[in-house]
Amino acid sequence: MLQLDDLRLRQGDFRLTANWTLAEGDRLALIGPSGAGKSTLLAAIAGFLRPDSGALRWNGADLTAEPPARRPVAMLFQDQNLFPHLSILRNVGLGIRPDLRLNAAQRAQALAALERVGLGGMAERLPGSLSGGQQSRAALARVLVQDRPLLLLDEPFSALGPALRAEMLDLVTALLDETGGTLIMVSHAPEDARRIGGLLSLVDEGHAAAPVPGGEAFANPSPGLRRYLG
Ligand SMILES: Nc1ncnc2c1ncn2[C@@H]1O[C@H](COP(=O)(O)OP(=O)(O)OP(=O)(O)O)[C@@H](O)[C@H]1O
Repeated sequence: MLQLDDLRLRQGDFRLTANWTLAEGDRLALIGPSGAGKSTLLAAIAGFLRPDSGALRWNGADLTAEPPARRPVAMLFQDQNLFPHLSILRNVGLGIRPDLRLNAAQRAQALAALERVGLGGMAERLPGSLSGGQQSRAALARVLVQDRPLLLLDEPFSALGPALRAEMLDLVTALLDETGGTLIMVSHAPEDARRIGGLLSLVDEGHAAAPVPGGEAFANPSPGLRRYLG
């Protein structure tokens, strides 16, 4: 379980509060206006931003002072962070060992992850020779080999068209079904939240609301959500 315990965050003059929990295996979409603090909240969960006050816990363990690498978190950013001069196998291998000294089992693990995301046979290709969707798949394979229980996605597929984005979200949810992982995803698109079929938190007016089932939230939107949806 992820606990955001009276969390208070600050970036310059901007402030955000959150006070809720997420059960293991939950899928949460964070939606809200531009600049409302969605990425700020993800950064705090990932450990890139230290809260002003409050605590972050994972299954009871206090993460608040833990550095990013020691958190149970894998994160996928909008720009995918693939290194252009490394094959996609080596890009995925970075998720296992940053010095890339992979033994045979680790190399096999990276190849299996590529296979799982539909890139079997493309291991030696450079990212620049792949389509946008294939690059997203490679980035997802790197997240997969990190084997962390909490996956954070910060608009990772926003450069893709709607059909490809839906395909990637379906792949993510299929992978989570297999691993039992927990997902927090930032998105501007309400249809993305519907696609992952989980919980929804509206981030607005300095506050990240407690997650509610997305279906209910869309069927009976709060005034804030109605404003956001337009
Ligand atoms: N490093 C920083 N220093 C000062 N202020 C910052 C910094 N990073 C973000 N902010 C401010 O924090 C607020 C929240 O930004 P954040 O990126 O979390 O919003 P967001 O909801 O993710 O926006 P978007 O949907 O546009 O990506 C904004 O007002 C932004 O200007």
